[in-house]
Amino acid sequence: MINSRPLWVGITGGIGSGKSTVCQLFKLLGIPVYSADDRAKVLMTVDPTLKSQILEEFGEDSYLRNGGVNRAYLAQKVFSDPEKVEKINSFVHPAVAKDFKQWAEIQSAPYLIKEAALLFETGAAEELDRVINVSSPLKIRMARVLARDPHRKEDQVNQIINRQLPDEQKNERADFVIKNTDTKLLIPQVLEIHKKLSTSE
Ligand SMILES: CC(C)(COP(=O)(O)OP(=O)(O)OC[C@H]1O[C@@H](n2cnc3c(N)ncnc32)[C@H](O)[C@@H]1O)[C@@H](O)C(=O)NCCC(=O)NCCS
Ligand SMILES: Nc1ncnc2c1ncn2[C@@H]1O[C@H](COP(=O)(O)OP(=O)(O)OP(=O)(O)O)[C@@H](O)[C@H]1O
Repeated sequence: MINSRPLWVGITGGIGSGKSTVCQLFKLLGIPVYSADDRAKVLMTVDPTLKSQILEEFGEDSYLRNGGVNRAYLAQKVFSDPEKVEKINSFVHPAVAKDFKQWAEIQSAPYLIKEAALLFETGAAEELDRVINVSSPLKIRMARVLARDPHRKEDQVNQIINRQLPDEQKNERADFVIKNTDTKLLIPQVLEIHKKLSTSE
């Protein structure tokens, strides 16, 4: 019997490694991409259980007047305290896992992509068929994040890095590694992996 279920492929990488940039390239190739970071923010505003958990734990300031997530407030609260990161993870990750599965079931493509900063850390990688790690030196990642996020200070980026598995460990556990440095082109690396994933059984 022909199995028509797409392969479930994860794309992970530390903060500022270039996951979203790499995912844009896969999208151009027609591959469906689920962004866990983006969906988490939507779910935090529309899922009533999740919303009440966040309000109870982190207070009214967690949401802006327009109903959106107060990202700067929550980032400052959460990333400075490992216990609080665990807490928000325990609320958000189950909701994202469920939402991803619902989304994945209605996709038709040779493979689909789940983009998430945390895949090995949360155990989500175990439910995926393949994982790609986007790997970039810490110095470059720090410079790119500080240029992209004017509201974030170096201290907070370091706190976030400390909550994530080191890049070397992710490279070891991944099926594919995309190197995103200043000297290596992304497009040929994406095309090579796309070819392999499009033909894998
Ligand atoms: C605290 C929040 C609101 C801050 O939002 P903000 O826009 O400032 O940051 P953003 O979400 O873009 O995250 C920036 C980067 O930080 C890293 N990061 C985010 N959450 C976590 C976490 N729980 N643990 C480690 N790193 C994280 C990722 O590399 C991410 O790409 C947000 O990060 C959040 O809700 N995090 C907890 C839920 C979570 O784990 N989301 C990620 C995917 S499910
Ligand atoms: N090869 C590159 N050359 C120049 N800039 C790049 C390159 N790759 C990524 N960037 C830039 O670096 C920043 C971080 O990249 P991106 O947002 O894709 O990373 P990310 O891994 O998704 O980050 P986060 O974990 O914070 O969500 C972005 O501003 C992006 O435009």
